[in-house]
Order: sequence, then structure tokens, then C-alpha cells
Amino acid sequence: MVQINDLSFAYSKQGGLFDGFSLELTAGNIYGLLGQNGAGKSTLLKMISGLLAPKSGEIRISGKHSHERDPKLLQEIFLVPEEIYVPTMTSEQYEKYYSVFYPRFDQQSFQAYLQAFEVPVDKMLTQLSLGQKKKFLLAFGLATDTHLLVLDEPTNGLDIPSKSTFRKIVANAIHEERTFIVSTHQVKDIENLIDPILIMDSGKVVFNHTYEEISEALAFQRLKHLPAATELVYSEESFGTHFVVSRNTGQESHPNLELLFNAVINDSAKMDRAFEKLGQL
Ligand SMILES: Nc1ncnc2c1ncn2[C@@H]1O[C@H](COP(=O)(O)OP(=O)(O)OP(=O)(O)O)[C@@H](O)[C@H]1O
Repeated sequence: MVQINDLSFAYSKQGGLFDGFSLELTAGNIYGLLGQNGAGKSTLLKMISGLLAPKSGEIRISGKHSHERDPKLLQEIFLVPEEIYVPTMTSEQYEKYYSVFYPRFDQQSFQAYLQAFEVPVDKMLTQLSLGQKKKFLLAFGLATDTHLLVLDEPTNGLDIPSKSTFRKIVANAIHEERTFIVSTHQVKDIENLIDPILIMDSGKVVFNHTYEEISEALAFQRLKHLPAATELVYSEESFGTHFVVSRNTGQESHPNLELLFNAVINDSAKMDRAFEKLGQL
């Protein structure tokens, strides 16, 4: 669905952010894109959405170059950015003006999402609170039924009940022709929603695995004593308890995304070796 080949990109002449970057995303998945501040997530999402052009290499969405901004392609891409801008109009006016760009826009779903998110529809969009604006645009984006939906920090600013509503709506809105990319620092908000997990570091994808692969390769435990060094991939200590990522030797495993993230950022090569071993079994 999304095919990125040998991409390079730089904001300035001094240093490139992406160099020889390749990635393939397949439809039917909700990709979780994680990475430290400045890793390049938002830049990547803007390039995928056609808002920034690569210096070299290519990004194809369903076979078409995203930066060419072909109208036929743009009607299949919706980006909910981290910083929300809304025009001075009502929800009804927004729907009327913008839904025409999306041929499969589902008005009923849009209204249902607005209701589920408890977004007031009688106010001007500019009068909504930060979280309400975000929920408005999420509702609209989900209702477009675009093949590609890109959500940059979607749960930022959402209250606790809205986060749970968000998870339910997103899980229902995905289907085999849609691809969602969710970039977030709030992994706990969407832990059971995103799969596969992509982790970026300094303009590179250093981790790209499904939940199933992660559970098979790794065990996540709280232990009083560290396991044998041969099995240990990563550990953190807090008040005498070790939070451990180790090679899975056959136990049932429930991935802890925060611990996984720290383990990958700490030593991605060590993590790669844990997955290589899995491939050899
Ligand atoms: N408009 C810009 N001009 C110059 N440099 C930029 C610009 N936008 C981002 N950068 C730089 O590019 C790098 C990647 O930024 P980006 O916003 O893609 O990271 P991110 O992973 O989304 O970070 P965060 O988690 O903080 O949102 C950073 O070093 C940032 O300073």
C-alpha cells in the first residue's frame, strides 16, 4: 500500500535526516510509529502524505508518487496532524465543504463518531477546546474512508473516556483496504490497537515487527533477580525490581511497549539478534 524506496531528505544543507530509507506498509494494518523526539516521525508522515517532497528516492501510495499530489491520490489520504487547525465554520459547514473531496465519505459514521466523542456541533469549530477540535478532526478523518489515514499524536489532548472511545472507533474503522499509521509517544493509550510496531531512531526504522513476532521472540517480566546473561536483552531496575526483556524460551508473553521501546533505543542490534534467533528456530 505504501512503498518507500531509497528515500533521502534534509531540511538544510548541513545534515540529512533520511538517507537510503526504505519501508513497506501493507493494507489492513494499524501501524504504530514510535520514536524519540526528533527521530523523524512527523517528517516521514508529511512525506508520506505528500506535504514534503523527498530529495531523492520515491514514496508510492497504491503505486502513485505521493509528492505529485494527484487529486485521485489525495482523495485517498487523510492526515490528522499533531497541531490542529480548524476554519471558522460549524461542523455542518465543514462537512459540506470538505466531504466532497472524499468520494466514500460516510456521513452517518461521521455523525456517530461526533456523538461518541461528545463533540458539541452547535458551536463554531474555532470555539471548541483543544481536545474537542482534535476529536472533531479524528471523527472526520475516520469517516472519509480514505485508503491511508495518518494520525500524528491522536490521543494528545484527549480526556480519559475519549481515549477509550478513540480505541473502539479506530478498531472498528480499519478494514482490509485501509492502512492507518498512528504516531505516538502515548503507547499506553493505544497499546492494544497498534500492530505492527515501527520504531524510528535518527531517521531510520530500527524495529518493525508484529505483536505475534514480538510475543514469540521476547518475554517481558518483573523479576527480583536478573536472568542469565545469554537470555537477557534489556533490563531496568526500580526499587529492587528488575523490569526485564529476555529471549522467550517458550513462556506466554504479553509485550510491554514502553519496555520494548527502551530496549530497542538502548541497543537495537541486540534486539535484532533476538529476532534473528527466532528466524532460525
Ligand atoms: N521545518 C523544519 N526545519 C528544519 N528542521 C526541522 C523542521 N522540522 C523538523 N526539523 C528537524 O528534523 C528532525 C526530525 O523532526 P520531526 O518533527 O520529524 O521529529 P519527530 O520524530 O516527529 O519528533 P517529535 O516526537 O518531537 O514530534 C528534528 O531534528 C527537527 O529539529
